[in-house]
Order: sequence, then C-alpha cells, then structure tokens
Amino acid sequence: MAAARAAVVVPRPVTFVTGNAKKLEEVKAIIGNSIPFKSLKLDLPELQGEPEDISKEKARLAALQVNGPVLVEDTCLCFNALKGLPGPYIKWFLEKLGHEGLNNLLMAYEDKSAYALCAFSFSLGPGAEPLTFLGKTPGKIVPARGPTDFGWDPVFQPDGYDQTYAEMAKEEKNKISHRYKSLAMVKSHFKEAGYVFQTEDDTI
Ligand SMILES: O=c1[nH]cnc2c1ncn2[C@@H]1O[C@H](COP(=O)(O)OP(=O)(O)O)[C@@H](O)[C@H]1O
Ligand SMILES: [Mg+2]
Repeated sequence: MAAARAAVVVPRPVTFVTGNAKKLEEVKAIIGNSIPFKSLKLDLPELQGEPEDISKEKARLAALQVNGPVLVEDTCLCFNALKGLPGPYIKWFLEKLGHEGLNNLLMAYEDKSAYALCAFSFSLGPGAEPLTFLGKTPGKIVPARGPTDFGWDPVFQPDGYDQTYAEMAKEEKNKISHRYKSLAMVKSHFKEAGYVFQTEDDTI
C-alpha cells in the first residue's frame, strides 16, 4: 500500500531570523538561490548552555513566533585553553572587553588555539523538532589585524592562513568559514529532503 515517500510541501519560504546585518550578508552570499528564504529581524532570547541546545531552543521559539519554517543561527568563539569559553557568550565578552581584552584572556596560557563554531537550526514550523547543523573552523587568537566591521574577525586567524578573517577577502572567508561549513550541511539537507516550496503561483 505504502507509496513512495511524499514530498514535504513547505507552504512558505524559510524565514531566517537574525538581528545581525553582517551575518545576513554572508548567509545571502553563501546560500544564493539554493533555498528560498527571507529574513526577519527578531532578537530572540538565548538560553544558557551548550551551543546545540541553545540553537534548538531558539528555533522552537522562532517557529512559534513566525508560525512557519525558520532557520536560526548562532555563533560561538571557543578558546581551547579555556575549555571552550567564551563560546556562546562571545557576544558579551567582545562587547565588554574588546579585541585586546579577548587576547588578554589568554595571556596566562601558551595555547592560543581556538575555533569558530556556527550552529544553524532549521524547524519546519511550530511543534516540529529542529534539526541542527554545526560548522567548525579551527584557528588561533591573535592581536587584531584588518578591518573592524564584523565582530571578532580581526582577532581570529584560521589554521593554514597568514591572514585573520578580517584581512581575508569576503569570498575567501566564505569558502572556509564556520558559517560556510554549517550552511553546506543545511544545503545538503534541503537537497536530500527534497522539500517542495509552494509559491503563490502554485496555488490555484
Ligand atoms: O563570522 C563572524 N565573525 C566575527 N564575528 C562574528 C561572526 N559571527 C558572529 N560574530 C559575532 O560573535 C557574536 C556572536 O553572537 P550571536 O551569534 O548571538 O550574534 P547575534 O546575536 O549578533 O546574531 C556577536 O558579537 C557577533 O557579532
Ligand atoms: Mg544572538
């Protein structure tokens, strides 16, 4: 009796919830036209805890608010000497301490290694269990170099590069970044799931 698995019809484009214009710029550049999406500026409360749990909970909240499919994103900057901290709290550490303060946190340690971690969570709508996609780029914390227009980019130098994220051309960063890696998984999930997006033209 069972027929082939029916395609999941998604009635609306995915809403990417973010209050961060720089993130949106990168997501647009990386996703291109592969996933129909629009963005919405909503600053949702963030739980404390492990990055994956924070991200899933944020997707649940967003799906309720938007009442439709949502994509949310969170970024952590994790120092190995500090066992992964500041991690999800990097926003506040950066805001209070600045680039120099982030370097100073590691003054007592030889190990300056760190990793950038991006968590995207996708929910099909209210009540649907979110799926989480983690992308990680290893590197080290260095004294700030390069333009200061995006967060901690000037103090993060990815492994295998002489330049900080801030010094790299945007297209270069978008080929190796934590965000790129996470979005590559999001894209392949969309491909495999074969979601069918209903556009207004499809409704008779
Ligand atoms: O790719 C990046 N490079 C540099 N800084 C980033 C990057 N992604 C996020 N950030 C910064 O790291 C912090 C991450 O916090 P969060 O992910 O909650 O950002 P948001 O709430 O501004 O969207 C913010 O200060 C953000 O500006
Ligand atoms: Mg946030």
